[in-house]
Amino acid sequence: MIEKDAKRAIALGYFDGVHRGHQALMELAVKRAKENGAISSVFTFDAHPDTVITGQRVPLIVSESRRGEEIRERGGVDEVIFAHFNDEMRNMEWQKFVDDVLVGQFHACWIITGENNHFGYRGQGNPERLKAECERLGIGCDIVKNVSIDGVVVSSTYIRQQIAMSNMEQAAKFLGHPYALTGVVQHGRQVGRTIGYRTVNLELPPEMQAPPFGVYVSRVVANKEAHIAVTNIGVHPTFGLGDKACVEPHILDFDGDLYGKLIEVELLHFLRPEQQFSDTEQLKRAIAQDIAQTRAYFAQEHK
Ligand SMILES: Cc1cc2nc3c(=O)[nH]c(=O)nc-3n(C[C@H](O)[C@H](O)[C@H](O)COP(=O)(O)O)c2cc1C
Ligand SMILES: Nc1ncnc2c1ncn2[C@@H]1O[C@H](COP(=O)(O)OP(=O)(O)OP(=O)(O)O)[C@@H](O)[C@H]1O
Repeated sequence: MIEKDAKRAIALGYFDGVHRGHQALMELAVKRAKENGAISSVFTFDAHPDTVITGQRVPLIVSESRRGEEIRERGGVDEVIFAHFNDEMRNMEWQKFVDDVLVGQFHACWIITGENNHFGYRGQGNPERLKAECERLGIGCDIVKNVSIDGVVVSSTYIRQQIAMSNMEQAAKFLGHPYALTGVVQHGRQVGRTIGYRTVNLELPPEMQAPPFGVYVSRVVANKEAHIAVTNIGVHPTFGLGDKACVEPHILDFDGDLYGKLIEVELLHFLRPEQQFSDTEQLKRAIAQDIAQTRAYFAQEHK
């Protein structure tokens, strides 16, 4: 149980996807917390500020239901504070946010932010102002230099663009881990077994930045075990059964029952777009080829 008035080392930002820049900030938050006998925290919002401000939905790398867990697991922080991004928060002056919220309400003894972070009303809070305010308040402050890879600054925006172009390898390089979809296995329409390839069915959360419909070399993690899989994302037009997008991994050489289990589907490599085949025989041939390519991908990886 975390005490309400415990001291905190707080990392600031939205943290969608928990990429390599975010990881640097959180490592520092954990270190500062240890040095100061404090709790390591991430302060974020329940909705993406840009979605609220512009009215245009920012598609997420990690689904809303997984965000807290993802930040804690990947960042190793003790807690994630989800503040409600309402009008009061949106219109709050940056200094009031630091003084009243971070220090007053959450007892920040150290604040950690990236050099590109802006916060408070109209984004008027910036690292220089934060540094000066922390000095005035007598608390610690770290401004983390941008983490870049191959000359490109790591950001959630860049990673979303890579996912949208089905460039899964590049997304993984910047995230520091594969892009993954998580969900509870649902009952499908049982068509899979009639075509000879059983699939595990997951819904595609609507708020996600999903990759384009198509077939992906994958790894499925279920019951703490990783399995080789090949995943179709889309509406399976060959069967013309509506337009609700599904994530459907076929786990290779697997005959278990995963209904109702929480699984993670890592999408590692794009193979081909989803297609409307004129009959199921053609679809079966395409799937056999997808499976062969998947085996070749892993064989190459383990050489
Ligand atoms: C590797 C793989 C690739 C697939 N590719 C397509 C495709 O291109 N077009 C299509 O209509 N269905 C495709 N499917 C079929 C559907 O994703 C799904 O498996 C099928 O509709 C059975 O659905 P069910 O599990 O709900 O019964 C593919 C399935 C797999 C496993
Ligand atoms: N490449 C990076 N290196 C260091 N710090 C970073 C990097 N990217 C983001 N940060 C910092 O991590 C915190 C959380 O970042 P946030 O998720 O708000 O931004 P982002 O990843 O740049 O996303 P977006 O692309 O939507 O702006 C912020 O303090 C931000 O400055």
